[in-house]
Amino acid sequence: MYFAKGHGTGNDFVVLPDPDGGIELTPQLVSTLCARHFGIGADGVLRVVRSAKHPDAARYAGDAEWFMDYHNADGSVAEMCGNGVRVFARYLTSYGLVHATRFPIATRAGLVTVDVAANEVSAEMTRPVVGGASAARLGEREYPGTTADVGNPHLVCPVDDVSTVDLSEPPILDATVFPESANVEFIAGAEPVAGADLHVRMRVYERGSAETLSCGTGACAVAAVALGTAGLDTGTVAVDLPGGRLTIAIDRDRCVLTGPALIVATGDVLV
Ligand SMILES: N[C@@H](CCC[C@H](N)C(=O)O)C(=O)O
Repeated sequence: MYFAKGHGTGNDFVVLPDPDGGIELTPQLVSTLCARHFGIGADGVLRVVRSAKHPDAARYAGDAEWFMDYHNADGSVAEMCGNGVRVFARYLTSYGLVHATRFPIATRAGLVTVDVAANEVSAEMTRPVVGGASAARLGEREYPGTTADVGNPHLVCPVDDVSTVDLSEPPILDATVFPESANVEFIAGAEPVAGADLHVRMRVYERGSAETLSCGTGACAVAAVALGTAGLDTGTVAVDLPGGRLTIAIDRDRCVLTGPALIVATGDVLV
């Protein structure tokens, strides 16, 4: 089976071109492909399938030719992946499946418009919906936070120093607030940088993938919560993750996520 491997700020994906939806992408196949030592290794799988050929996306077929069928490393399906959709766009343009530089992609969270440039890919999504208070427990410690919906669920927890948070085990969440679990971001303020209203550092424990080097939707959730905490309704936030920097611009209705997105290898996997 042909595959490509790509990443966006170190959030890495196996890309599986399957235009007509012929591959039986079971949770077991996904976790085998994503296994770090026994497979290719990745945080998730991006199946490249025509919207018209996938039941979750057929309603978008008139608007977007391609559907990002995203799966977490443990085989679970998620609504949206911000870094994933940027890598997906890079794959489509690099391999001649799309000739435009700005175009829509169908996702389980709706249509996302991407802008593909030489060094960066931007993904334009709807503005995150910031919710109420909740908390995450790690060992004996409880981390208060704020919920945010970016198509997928997030909890954003401010801390003094992100480097001291132990993410070796999954955070325990309130199942009444997050019946489908959530991605948990830990953030701390950072020194001002040019071109951004706010600058934060972030680490993330992703639902279905454990700690990752970056999470695009997580960075959008963080930007929306951080702007709200600063008393701003709109603005630009630079988010530094272990895998690099993402920049998020939030206006009245939109959230634009920008950062590097690369295809680094192609090959055949024998499964
Ligand atoms: N890494 C992604 C988010 C992937 C989905 C997430 N783990 C979930 O289950 O919601 C991103 O860049 O947004």
